[in-house]
Parts: sequence; C-alpha cells; structure tokens
Amino acid sequence: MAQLILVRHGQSLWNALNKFTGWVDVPLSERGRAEATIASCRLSGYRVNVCFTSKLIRAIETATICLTENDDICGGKIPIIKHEQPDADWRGWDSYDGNPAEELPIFTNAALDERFYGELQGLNKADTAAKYGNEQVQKWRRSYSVRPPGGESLEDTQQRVVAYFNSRILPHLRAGDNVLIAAHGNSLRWRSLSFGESIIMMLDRLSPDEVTALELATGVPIVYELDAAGGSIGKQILND
Ligand SMILES: O=C(O)[C@@H](CO)OP(=O)(O)O
Repeated sequence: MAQLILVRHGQSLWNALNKFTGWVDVPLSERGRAEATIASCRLSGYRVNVCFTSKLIRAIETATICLTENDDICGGKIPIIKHEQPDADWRGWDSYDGNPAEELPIFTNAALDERFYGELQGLNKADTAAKYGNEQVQKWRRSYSVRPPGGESLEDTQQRVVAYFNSRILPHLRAGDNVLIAAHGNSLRWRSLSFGESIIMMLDRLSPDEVTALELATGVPIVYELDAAGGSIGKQILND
C-alpha cells in the first residue's frame, strides 16, 4: 500500500494580487512560503520516497519547503531536483546519475503545470469579470470544456496530467513508493485517474459539475491511501 500526497502550491505573489497566472512563472509570496512550512509540519510522521512537481517555481518552492523543513519526510535523504525537460541550451549542467540510498528525487515536468490561461494571463480576475461579465469569466475559469481565449480548457489540462500520471507516477505507486505531487489548482483538479486501459482508480467519485466546483486551498496536503491496484481506500485532508 502506498500513499499519494497532493499539495497545491502556497499562495503566489499573483494569487495575492488576484491575477490570472497560468504558465507565468511567479514565485511564492511570504504567506505562500509560510503555508508550505505549515504543510511540512502537517506532514510530520509521513514519509515520501519520490516527488513530482510542475516546472513552475511556485510548485518547486512548495515541494522543496515541504521536504526540507521537516527532516522525517525524506527519511534523512537529500532532495535533489531533476529536470525531466532540460532547456534548449542545456549542456548537461545538472547531469548526475544520483544515489537512491542517499537522495530523494524531485522530478519537474511541464505536464503538471497550471492550466495555460492564454490571453487572460496577467489580467486581474475582478477587472476581467467587470469587463466580460461574471458568467463568462466563470465559464473560462471553471467549465470543463470551454477554453479561455488562446488557452487550455480544464479537460485539455486534465488529459496531459493524467497521461503523465499514468506513465511516470503510477508505476512508483504500484511499486509501493509514497509519492508527493506539488502542483496547481487546475492540474490537481482531477476527475478520475485511469490505470492502463481501464479506469479503475477513481480517487474521488466526482461528477463533471462537482469537479469544476472543487476549490483546492493553497498549501493544504491531501493524502490518499492506495491499495495494491492503485485504488483509493482512504483520504485525509491535512488542514488543522
Ligand atoms: O490564475 C491561475 O493560474 C489559476 C490559479 O490561481 O486561477 P483559477 O483559480 O482561475 O484557475
């Protein structure tokens, strides 16, 4: 049995300003870093074997704070960030095979990035609602299939997240590793997770309406207990 821990990044500087952020790489605010520290405390007693984050700094910061402010979580290992998608001018600068006995990998991949908000990125959410109407903005933000102008729908986001989850993360869970994923509101707002050809892993049995209404708090870990097949047999939200 393995544990899957999901955490939405702590508050970013643009969350604080109520701006559409998407793929814009905005760091955590002071409050966001404090939220990640609190998440780390709430995870005391839990043990993580491998971590996955998006490529965005707010998720990476959250993961590193969670894993370094509480020694127990890594079981004494050193977390090492491993970029799965090096930049075009990468010259092997972070090349290192690693030592699994001493190090805990934090894999970063754009597949876990926030939903791409296209032309809305950088705009204030309240100003945008005043300009286009609440209903339209709510559709862009929370409907399942509607894309914001030039951006991704929740469905588009979910497809890339689930494909990555199945190929990279699920094998770790099946092998019994406890996994921490630090990512984003829309990349964690999964309706279901498929396992191979069939959907056998319904972490939360949510309808499309329920999934779009789901709001994840920043910096609050959600722990799923999984059975050997990867099905959810328990869920705990660590918010107190
Ligand atoms: O701006 C964003 O990237 C996201 C998360 O903060 O916003 P929303 O809540 O509208 O999905």
